[in-house]
Amino acid sequence: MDHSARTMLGDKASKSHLTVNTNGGEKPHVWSSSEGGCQIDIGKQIFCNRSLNMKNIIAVGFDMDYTLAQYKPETFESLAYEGTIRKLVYNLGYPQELLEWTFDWKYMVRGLVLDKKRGNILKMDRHKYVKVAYHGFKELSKEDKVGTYGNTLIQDSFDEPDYALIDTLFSLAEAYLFAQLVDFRDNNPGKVPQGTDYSRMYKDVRAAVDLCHRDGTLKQMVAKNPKRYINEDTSIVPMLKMLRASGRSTFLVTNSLWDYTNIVMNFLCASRTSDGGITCNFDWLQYFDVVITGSAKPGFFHEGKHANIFEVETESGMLLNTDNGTPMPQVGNTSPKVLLKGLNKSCRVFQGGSVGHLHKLLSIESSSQVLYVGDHIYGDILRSKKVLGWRTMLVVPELEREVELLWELRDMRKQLRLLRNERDLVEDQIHHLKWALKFESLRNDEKQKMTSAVGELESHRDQVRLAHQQAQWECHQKFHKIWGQLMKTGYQNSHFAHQMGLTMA
Ligand SMILES: Nc1nc2c(ncn2[C@@H]2O[C@H](COP(=O)(O)O)[C@@H](O)[C@H]2O)c(=O)[nH]1
Ligand SMILES: [Mg+2]
Repeated sequence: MDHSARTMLGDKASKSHLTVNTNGGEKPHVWSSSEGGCQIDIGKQIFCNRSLNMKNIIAVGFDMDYTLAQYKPETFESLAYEGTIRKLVYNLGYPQELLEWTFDWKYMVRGLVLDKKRGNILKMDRHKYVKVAYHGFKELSKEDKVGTYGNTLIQDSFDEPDYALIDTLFSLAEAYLFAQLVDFRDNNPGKVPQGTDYSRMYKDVRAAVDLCHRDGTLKQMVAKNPKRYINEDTSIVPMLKMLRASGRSTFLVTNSLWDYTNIVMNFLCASRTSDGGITCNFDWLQYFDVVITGSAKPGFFHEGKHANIFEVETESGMLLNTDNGTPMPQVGNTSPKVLLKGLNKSCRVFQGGSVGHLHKLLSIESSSQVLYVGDHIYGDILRSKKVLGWRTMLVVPELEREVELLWELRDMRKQLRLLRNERDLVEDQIHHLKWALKFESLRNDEKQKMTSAVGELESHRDQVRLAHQQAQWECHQKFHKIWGQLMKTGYQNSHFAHQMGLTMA
């Protein structure tokens, strides 16, 4: 997991170990590098805000896309961007000049919110206070921002249908395209199809992106050359082997269908030939007990959901009916082979179904025995954790760089803390003096002295406040020139960090 789960699971999962002391208590976890010692880059170290006793976990499951398979945004998201533009032009009547547009894959980040009606892109803090707002690519003035999003009696929920949350890495291209179209419409009102307002443009972009995922635009290209679009990660197989060697079951639950899943997993798990080529086979299945494709998460996590589960015939991709996961003979075909074929395999592959089927297939008695690793707060984590009670792990690949930067900027951040403390101290002094002036019986000369001290302190406070704001913004810009730090918005946790926190509480 060169770019993702490694952040959560450790660089060389296979080399990790948990030391247990003689009286049964656990010593701190020690994760060592392959060279021995503890020379692990800061971005790859493990930080924990909630501990999990792995003793109770008997099955560990993974999502595939953007969890085990880390796509390269510069190629994969560009592919989505270009495919979407072609659909806008050729299917939905947008002007040909869109075909000349280019994509800055670093511009958009997760956690942003699109205001579909107004054509704005927002970054909010944990209290849903809008801290950064752009109209297309133009920053809103403070007055416009406060006028639109502040000072409302009833707080906006910033939810669908008027807003869209950019909560998966799959959405970066569509957010960028939305901003481009907003700018384009503002500057060329006559050029977009008649009656196309910002909301309509969002809807068109969404529909076009959706189609790219469904009609093979993206998947055919990835299948032709997975290396161009997916990061190779040689630590996945050792990690899966380690989990299986510990006696745990492993499973995959992905919304991708079997044909694509097989290509991606084969790329990630297959052994390389000496020229770097990949032998295409089904060997990767040996690392899993159950694979569920086309799972339709988050619906999959509804325990009571009645969903047909089909067994996938791996060679042909054919779907076979099952009786809740148990192989069924085809009518007219009494060959016992068909019946037993599925049962004899070490890994069984399915399409559809629901969590109840999975529990049965893995003989799970309590949902707290399952740990699931995914990248999508809503699709993978929220329901599986909150409703079902699975233990969950969220993969946030962006944290690798964020943690590195936090370390590199430690002096700057210390300076920030000092400035903030100074500001708080001065504000405190002002408050005390004002209190004394209002409620204490003072001589005139004392009053005068205090009043002028208040004036001096207030001007000092304003200077410190300005210096603090300036330093804070400079610090944020080191993370991202427009949106700042992923996990923070100003001094507060960002909306995204808050959502992440909810999935861990
Ligand atoms: N039809 C759509 N499919 C989408 C969209 N965004 C992503 N995807 C597909 O979902 C799965 C994710 O798989 P998982 O392993 O993370 O469960 C993958 O096949 C994507 O192509 C979309 O907007 N529309
Ligand atoms: Mg995923």
